[in-house]
Amino acid sequence: MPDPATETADANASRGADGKGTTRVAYLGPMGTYSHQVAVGEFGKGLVYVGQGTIPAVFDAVQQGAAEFGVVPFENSTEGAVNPCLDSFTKGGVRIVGEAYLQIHHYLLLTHPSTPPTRIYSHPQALAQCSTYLSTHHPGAQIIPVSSTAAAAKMAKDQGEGTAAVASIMCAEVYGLEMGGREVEDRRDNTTRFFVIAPITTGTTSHPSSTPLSTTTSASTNPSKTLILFTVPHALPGALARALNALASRGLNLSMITSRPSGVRKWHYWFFVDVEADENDDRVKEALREMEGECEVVRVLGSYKSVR
Ligand SMILES: O=C(O)C(=O)C[C@]1(C(=O)O)C=C[C@@H](O)C=C1
Repeated sequence: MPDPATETADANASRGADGKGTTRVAYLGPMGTYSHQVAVGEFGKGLVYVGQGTIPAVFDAVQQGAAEFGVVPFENSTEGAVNPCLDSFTKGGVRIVGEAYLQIHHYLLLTHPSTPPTRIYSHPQALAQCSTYLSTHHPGAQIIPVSSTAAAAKMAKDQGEGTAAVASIMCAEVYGLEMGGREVEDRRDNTTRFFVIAPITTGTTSHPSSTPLSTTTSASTNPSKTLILFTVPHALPGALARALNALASRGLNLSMITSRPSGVRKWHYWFFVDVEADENDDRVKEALREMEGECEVVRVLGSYKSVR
């Protein structure tokens, strides 16, 4: 049976009778997604977990006050950026207050163990993380991307014989599916990095995590990281180098850089950089002031304790 800590509610879950309300955590649903498991690992029991249909809907729930926190997948060690998450961050309205890592082991879950699947459902990131396994073991099956791994498990269960899902082991139990393949990810070290988000307006700087899922050390003693989002005028030679040099010249180390098309015009990008320092560090403040002179837009998405 599912753990009660994983109990879900819809996005309109009402506030508690004490006037303050029960803390609500939005995640990509339904029950049993990796996002759900990270949310429960981060926040524990006694909260209301509100499953959303898409990653942008998790951002909307947090921004519009339907949840106090959200948990979103940002990047995967095998497949890279989770683009709907990056795109949602560019729209603003939320702040990063924590990070978490989950080693992802996928399972091929079947409705009828003796019937080879002709249709295999999963989230596009999960399908990509298992692409070698799928093309080797099920070359003739139709591979169908859906909104989440748990939605795939539910679909397979509903559709019956000939269907399968790539999903977590938890989904086998929650949706009553049989094991067709264990740890079918292409890389054993397959890991997804998640962010905990909160509305900008709360001024929240940390989340009430008791035991971070991904580490045995206390997050509160770990160094901070800051995720910065910016665009540069690409027509000017060296604009990106100058923006990054504002950080490098102050001895600030970058642990990640990635980009997304901005949608403003062709070949114009948002850049995301993780800086190994807190936004209240004087060097970060000075670097941001210098970047404002070099960048079209520069925004801090949040500072959070590094748990890697
Ligand atoms: O569908 C899920 O279970 C999710 O939580 C989404 C998601 C993703 O978007 O990356 C999260 C972790 C895994 O990398 C695969 C899928």
